[in-house]
Amino acid sequence: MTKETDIKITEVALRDGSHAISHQYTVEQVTAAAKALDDARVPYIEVAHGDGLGGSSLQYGFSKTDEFKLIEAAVSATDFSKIAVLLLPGIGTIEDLKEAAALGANMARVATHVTEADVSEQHLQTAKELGMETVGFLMMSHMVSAEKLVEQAKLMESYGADTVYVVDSAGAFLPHQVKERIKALREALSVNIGFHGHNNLSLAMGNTLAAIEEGATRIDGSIRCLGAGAGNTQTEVLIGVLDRMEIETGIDLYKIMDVAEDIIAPILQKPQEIDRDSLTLGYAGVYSSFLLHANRAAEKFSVESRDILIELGKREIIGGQEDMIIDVAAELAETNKTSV
Ligand SMILES: C[C@H](O)CC(=O)C(=O)O
Ligand SMILES: [Mn+2]
Repeated sequence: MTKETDIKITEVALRDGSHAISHQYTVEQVTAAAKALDDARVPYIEVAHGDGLGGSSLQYGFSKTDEFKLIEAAVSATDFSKIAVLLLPGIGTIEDLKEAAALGANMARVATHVTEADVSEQHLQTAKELGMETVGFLMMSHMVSAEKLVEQAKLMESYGADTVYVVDSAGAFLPHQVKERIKALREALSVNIGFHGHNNLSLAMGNTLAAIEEGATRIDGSIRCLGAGAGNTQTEVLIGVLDRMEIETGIDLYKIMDVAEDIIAPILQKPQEIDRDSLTLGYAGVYSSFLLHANRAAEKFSVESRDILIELGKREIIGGQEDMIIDVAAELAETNKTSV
């Protein structure tokens, strides 16, 4: 079991949760949330468009507020917490990273598809040069074997990642699969190992505990489950559970409960629950951020979201291929027309 004081939580609702509210965060919301999370002593708070720096676009969805304004607001609102930003090479640029660092962001999380770690080299190195703490974030980790994951994680380690994350973007992992992967990484790497789960199969908490048991020390959570799909491991619940397990996170349980109830709940556009569509994400192994895109395409083409998601899973569509959601919806509509 992990050393008692060694679990460091990154709160991702102000980035991953952006997917769930169609990137509509305001400066006021981010300021209030960051201030309260700081007061609860959350070590890291991630702030950005859901798809990371530079994500505001037709492809991924336009942000209501410029993300640099949100980052600036979060930095101003915090004394204790460090502000993290996510960057997907090809969506965000080195210039975006420099701007975030200049505003006071001090952790860079560089995310790639699980087989494409090699595109993170210059971003991780630049982040290091900028004095930022660095994270390599291997998205859709469920799509590869433990051996492949180790190979890709080692690349990120060699580029200067201080931590490498196993990212269950689809919420598709089962606990024994998480254990196998974290153990393999623990044995092969000397940097910190992290875990980022999604709750589409109601396994985010179980998978997170499995990861901790195998030595993961960096854990992501989203308060009130405000993340893509059914959300992430619910931060305030995780703090309660770890407290019961006598694993110290440094976060004040009652304060984080109050942030969830008083500040985050009013931001939700609808309760974060495992409904038919989010369950399908986990079942079919589909990127959680595709959920609202699929809902919109379903409405536009009068087809079922579940059918779109199942087909995206079969075709192994990954982040960056959001345009395929429309293609699949249009094809399903055509098939439905010809079969009546
Ligand atoms: C860009 C994605 O939303 C990153 C993430 O949180 C995931 O893959 O999960
Ligand atoms: Mn996520």
